[in-house]
Amino acid sequence: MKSSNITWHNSKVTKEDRQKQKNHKSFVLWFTGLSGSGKSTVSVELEKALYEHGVHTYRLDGDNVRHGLNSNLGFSPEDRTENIRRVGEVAKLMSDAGLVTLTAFISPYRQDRDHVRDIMEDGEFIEVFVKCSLEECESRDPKGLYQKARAGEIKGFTGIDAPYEEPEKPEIVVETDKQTQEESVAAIMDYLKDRKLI
Ligand SMILES: Nc1ncnc2c1ncn2[C@@H]1O[C@H](COP(=O)(O)OS(=O)(=O)O)[C@@H](OP(=O)(O)O)[C@H]1O
Ligand SMILES: Nc1ncnc2c1ncn2[C@@H]1O[C@H](COP(=O)(O)OP(=O)(O)O)[C@@H](O)[C@H]1O
Repeated sequence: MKSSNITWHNSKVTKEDRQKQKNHKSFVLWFTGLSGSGKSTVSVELEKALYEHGVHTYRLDGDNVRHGLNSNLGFSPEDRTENIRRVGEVAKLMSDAGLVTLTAFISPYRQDRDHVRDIMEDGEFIEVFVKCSLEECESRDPKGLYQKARAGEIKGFTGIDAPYEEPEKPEIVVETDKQTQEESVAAIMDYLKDRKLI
């Protein structure tokens, strides 16, 4: 419910102050892709590389956030949209706090991802498409969920009987069925260094 009876309070320490203190910009690396594509694997390794580079990070992962903040949400289209809306708002707060946030959610709907892009400041939303064929994701099946979905034990599983809308203009594409996880991490680090974001 929206209320007009609330007032915005500014802090005396600004986002720019926090960025200056940390010695780098803040932004969100938004990983999107099918289940099993490698969002968690690549974002975990990238966070380690960023940490070792002196960058202040935080990682939000679908499985983890769905245990806490979003434990009341399922996988209907409406719940997925709400999941991504909340994560987008949290990522925005983290950006305001001066952090580099890595998010790893399927985020299957283009409109939901674009909404997050819209609420962030220009250039602060970096979409990372973790591209991997459904066949490869299904053969990896790290959690056995594709098998369950094929057996009809899970309904509305992304890629099987629920949609995944590929990004049209992602800032970065990593192809995990063609490149190693080390190559994916190196490609993202290069992208960030080339643009002087880190
Ligand atoms: N129906 C259905 N469809 C897709 N995925 C399912 C489903 N049910 C459970 N899971 C497990 O939940 C993880 C995806 O959660 P997300 O929060 O990333 O999904 S979404 O962005 O809201 O679509 C996903 O994890 P990842 O494999 O890390 O992507 C699955 O482990
Ligand atoms: N090149 C690669 N890049 C990323 N993951 C890979 C690659 N090759 C194999 N894998 C494996 O694929 C699986 C991806 O699972 P995960 O990272 O949980 O994906 P997601 O978070 O997208 O569901 C892991 O078991 C990982 O070891």
